[in-house]
Amino acid sequence: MTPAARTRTAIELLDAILASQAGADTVIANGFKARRYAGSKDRRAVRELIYRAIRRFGDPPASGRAAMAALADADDVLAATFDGSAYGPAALLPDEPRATGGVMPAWLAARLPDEASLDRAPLDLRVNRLKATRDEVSPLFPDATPVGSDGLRLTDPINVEASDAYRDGRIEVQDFGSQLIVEACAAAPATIVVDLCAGAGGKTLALAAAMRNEGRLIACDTARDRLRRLEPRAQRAGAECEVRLLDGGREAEQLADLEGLADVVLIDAPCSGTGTLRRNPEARWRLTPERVEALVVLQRHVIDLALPLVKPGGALVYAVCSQLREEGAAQVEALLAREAGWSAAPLPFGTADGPGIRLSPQRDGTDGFFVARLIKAC
Ligand SMILES: C[S@@+](CC[C@H](N)C(=O)[O-])C[C@H]1O[C@@H](n2cnc3c(N)ncnc32)[C@H](O)[C@@H]1O
Repeated sequence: MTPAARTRTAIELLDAILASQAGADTVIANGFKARRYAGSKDRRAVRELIYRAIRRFGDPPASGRAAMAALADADDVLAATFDGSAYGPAALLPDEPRATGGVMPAWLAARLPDEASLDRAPLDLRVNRLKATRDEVSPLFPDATPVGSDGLRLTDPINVEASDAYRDGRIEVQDFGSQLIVEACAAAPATIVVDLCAGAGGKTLALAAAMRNEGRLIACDTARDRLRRLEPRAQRAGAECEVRLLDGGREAEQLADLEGLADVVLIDAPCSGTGTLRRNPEARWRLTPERVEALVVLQRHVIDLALPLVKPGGALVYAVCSQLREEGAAQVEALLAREAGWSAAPLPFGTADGPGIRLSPQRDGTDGFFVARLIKAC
C-alpha cells in the first residue's frame, strides 16, 4: 500500500470505530479481514495511525477524516499523504472540519483523581499454580520480570497466545492489578467462593488456583456469551468451577441456595472502564455521564445481590476497573452507611481511598482499580 492508501484506510477504519460499540482492536481486525491485500507492515502502519488519533482526541471526532486532518496539520509527512491519488484521501482543504479538544473529554478529566494514563500498558502474565510454578515458567520468558507472587511482566509485547505455556494452561494473560484483586479475596482451599460477575473468567481461573481446586467455586454472570468463553479457558487451565448463568431481574432467586454460605464473594462489578483506558483508549469515546450514572445503579444492584450470600465472618470483595469515586469508594461508603454489621479490612497494597484502596497506572504500574475488602460480622 502507498502511504496515501494507508492514511485512507486509517480514516475508513476510524469511521468504523466511531460507528461501532465494539472495541477498536476488533473493528481493526475485521477491517483487515476485508482488506486481505494489506501486508503486515501496512497493517502495523495503519494501526499506529488509528491509535495516534484515538489517543490524541478525548471527545469522539466528527469523522475519521476530521481526526486525521487535525493530526496532519501538525505533521507534514502525514499531510503529504492527502494527495487525491487513486487510493489516497482527497486533498486537505483549509476550512474543512478538524477534530479539536484535549486528550480527555472535559467532563471526565474533571472527575479523574489522576491524569489518566494512555501510555501503552505492559503485558502481565500470571503463572497458573495448578499447572506450574513461576520458577518453572520464567526461563521461557527471559525478558520478563517477576511481579507479586505469581506474575511475570513483559514490557515489549509478544504473541503469548502462540506459546506452548499458554496453550497448555501454565500461564494466563492478566494485568497485575487483577491478580491483586484475587489476592484481596484470600480464597483458601476447601471454602465456598462466589465470583458474582465472572464474565469470561479472568479472575475465576486465578481463584481456582488459589483454592487449589478444593471446595466450591461458583462463577456467575448475566452474559451468556462471556460465560461461554469461560468454559474452554477453565478446561485449558485445569480449573474447576460451577458456572451459573443468571437472568437479569431473577438473580436473587437463582442465588437463594447460596444464602449465608459463601466464605468469599467477589464482585468484579460492571463499570466505566476508566482504569483501563491505556488498553482501550477509544472506550472514552463511548462513555457519557449518563452511562456512568446507569453503571452506579447497576453496581448497587449487584452489591445488594452479593450481601446475603456472605456467611457471618466471611468477606465481600468489591472491585471496579474505574478511577471514578462514585463507582469505587463512594459506592462502598454508601453500602457501609446503609447496612449494619460490615467493616472494611485493610489491604496491603495500593493507596488508601475511603474504605478501600486505589491502584493506578502511574503509581502502581497496573490498570486503575478501586478495591475494598469487607467483613461481615459474626
Ligand atoms: C468487569 S466485568 C467482569 C470481568 C471478569 N470478572 C474478569 O475477570 O474477566 C463485569 C461483569 O459483570 C456482569 N454483570 C452485569 N450485570 C450483572 C448482574 N446483574 N449479575 C451478575 N453479573 C452481572 C457483566 O456481564 C460483566 O461480565
